[in-house]
Amino acid sequence: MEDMTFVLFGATGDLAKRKIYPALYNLYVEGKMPESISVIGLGRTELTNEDLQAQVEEALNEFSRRDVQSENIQEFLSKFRYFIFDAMKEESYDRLRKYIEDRESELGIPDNRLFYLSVAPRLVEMITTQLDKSGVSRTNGWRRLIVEKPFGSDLESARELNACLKQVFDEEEIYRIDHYLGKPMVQNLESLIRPNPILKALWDHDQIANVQITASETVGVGSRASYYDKAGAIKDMVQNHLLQLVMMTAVHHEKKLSPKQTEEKKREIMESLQPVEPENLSTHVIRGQYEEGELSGEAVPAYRDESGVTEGSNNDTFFAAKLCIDNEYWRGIPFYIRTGKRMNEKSTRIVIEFKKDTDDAGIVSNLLVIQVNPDESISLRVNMKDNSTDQFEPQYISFSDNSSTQPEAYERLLYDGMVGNSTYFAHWHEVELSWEWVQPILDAFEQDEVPLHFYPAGSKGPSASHELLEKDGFEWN
Ligand SMILES: NC(=O)C1=CN([C@@H]2O[C@H](COP(=O)(O)OP(=O)(O)OC[C@H]3O[C@@H](n4cnc5c(N)ncnc54)[C@H](OP(=O)(O)O)[C@@H]3O)[C@@H](O)[C@H]2O)C=CC1
Ligand SMILES: O=C1O[C@H](COP(=O)(O)O)[C@@H](O)[C@H](O)[C@H]1O
Repeated sequence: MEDMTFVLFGATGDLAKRKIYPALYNLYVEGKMPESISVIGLGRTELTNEDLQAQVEEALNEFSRRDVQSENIQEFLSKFRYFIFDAMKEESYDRLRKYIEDRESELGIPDNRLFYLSVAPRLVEMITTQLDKSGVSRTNGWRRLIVEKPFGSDLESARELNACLKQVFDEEEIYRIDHYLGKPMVQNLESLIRPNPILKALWDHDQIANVQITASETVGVGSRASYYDKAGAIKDMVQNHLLQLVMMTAVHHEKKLSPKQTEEKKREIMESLQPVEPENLSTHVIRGQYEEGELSGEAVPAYRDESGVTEGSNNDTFFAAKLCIDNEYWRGIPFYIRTGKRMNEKSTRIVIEFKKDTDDAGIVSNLLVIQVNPDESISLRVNMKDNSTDQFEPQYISFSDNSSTQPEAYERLLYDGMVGNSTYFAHWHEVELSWEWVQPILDAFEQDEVPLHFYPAGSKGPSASHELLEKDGFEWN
C-alpha cells in the first residue's frame, strides 16, 4: 500500500471515536496500513497532539473489537497529529495545506491524500470547494474523498451535492460510505452464489417465490431526534442501506464480475426497479410509527413522547414496501423490504423463499436465510420426514461464523479507501436512482397521502406490514 496522508475532518466526533479509530487500529495491527502514514485529525476544539492521541487511545479501549496491545499502541498513536481547524473559515485551508505539506516532508512521503469527511452534511460542500480553492486537494499523487451518509436529504439536494463534489473530484475519487456494503455477509453474497451451482441455478424467477429483506432494530430514536425526526426510516435506512441490499441480492453472478461490472449490474437493477404507482402507494408502502410498549421486560415510551420529537410528529419509524424489478431474472417476483426501530429483535437478514412444487400436508417452502447482522449465518430450511410420526417437519441446515476475528464494516471500507477499491461504496448512479425511487414516496409522506400505522414498541411492526405479504399468499419469515 502506498504511503499517504489521512486527513480526518471531524476527528473529535462520535463516529471517529466509535468506528474510525478502532478501524484504523485494527488495520494497523493486521499490517494493512502503509509503511508510513500521516494521520491528521481536524476539529475546532482546542486540543494538542497529545490530547488527540489520548482520545484515540480512550476510544480504542472502549470500542475496538481487539484489546489494545501495550507493545504497539504508542507507535500507532505516534502517527496522529491534531490541527485546529474551522471548516467555515477560508483561511483555515491555506494553513492546513502548509501543515500537511510540512508533515509529508518530515516523513518523506508522497502527496497521496485521503480526505475523510466525518462531519455534518451542511459542511461537505464548503469543505470540498475550499479544498480545491486552497490547493489542499491538488496533488501530484492520488487524492480520494470519503463522504459519510446521508448523501443529500432528497433527490434535488443529492444532485446538488454531487455536482459540487464533481467540480473537484472525479467519480473514481469519490467514496460514498454505506456501511451495509462493508458488512461481511453482504460482501460474501457473490461468493455464496457464484461458486455454488446449486444456488446459482435457483437464483431467478423460475424457482424463487419472493425475496424478503429485513433490517429491524430494538433501539428507538435515542438522542438523535433532531436528525431522525426529519429523516425517518425512509431516508435513514431505505434510500441507502435497504436499496443497496436489494441491489446486492438481485445482481446475477454468472461469472466473476469486475468492480466496474458489478457497478453496472447494480445500476441496471435500479433502472429496472419499478416506481410505486401513485394508486399503489397506500397498499404497496407501509408507513409506521412506534407507540409505547415493552422491550426486554422494560416499558419504553412512544416515539411521539421521546425527547426532541416534534409534538404529534407523523415521522416514520417503520417502513415496509413491495418492490418489483422488471428484468429477465426477477420479473414477477416480489421483493419485500422492511425496517423499523423499537421492533422485537435486532436482525438484518435476506430471506429467499423458493416456490413449493407440492401441497402435501406439512410441506413448507424452502428458505435460504442469509443472516447479515448481528450474527452472521446461512441456513436452508428443508422438509424432513419425522419417522416416528410420519409427518413432514421443517429442519434447518445451518452454518455460522461469529468469530470476533472478522474485520468490521468500517475496517473493510477504510482499507478499500486506502488501496483505491471502490467496489463496496455507493456509486453516484445508484445513489441517484435510489433517490428517484424514494422521492415520490417521500412526497406522499409529506402530503400525508400514505396512512400512518402505529405499532407497539417491542412488536413485529404494524399489522398492515403483515397484510402486505398475506395479500400475495406469503408471510414474513
Ligand atoms: N455517529 C454515527 O454513528 C454515524 C454518523 N454518521 C455521519 O457521520 C458524520 C459525523 O457524525 P458524528 O461523528 O456523529 O457527528 P458529531 O456531531 O459527533 O461530530 C461532528 C464533528 O464535526 C466537527 N465540526 C463541526 N463543525 C465544524 C467546523 N465548523 N469545522 C470543523 N469541524 C467541525 C466537530 O468537531 P469540533 O466540534 O471540534 O469542531 C466533530 O468532530 C455525519 O455526517 C453523520 O451523519 C453516519 C453514520 C453513523
Ligand atoms: O445508518 C444507520 O444504521 C444504523 C443501523 O446499523 P446496523 O449496522 O446496526 O444495522 C441505524 O441504527 C441508524 O439509525 C442509521 O443511521
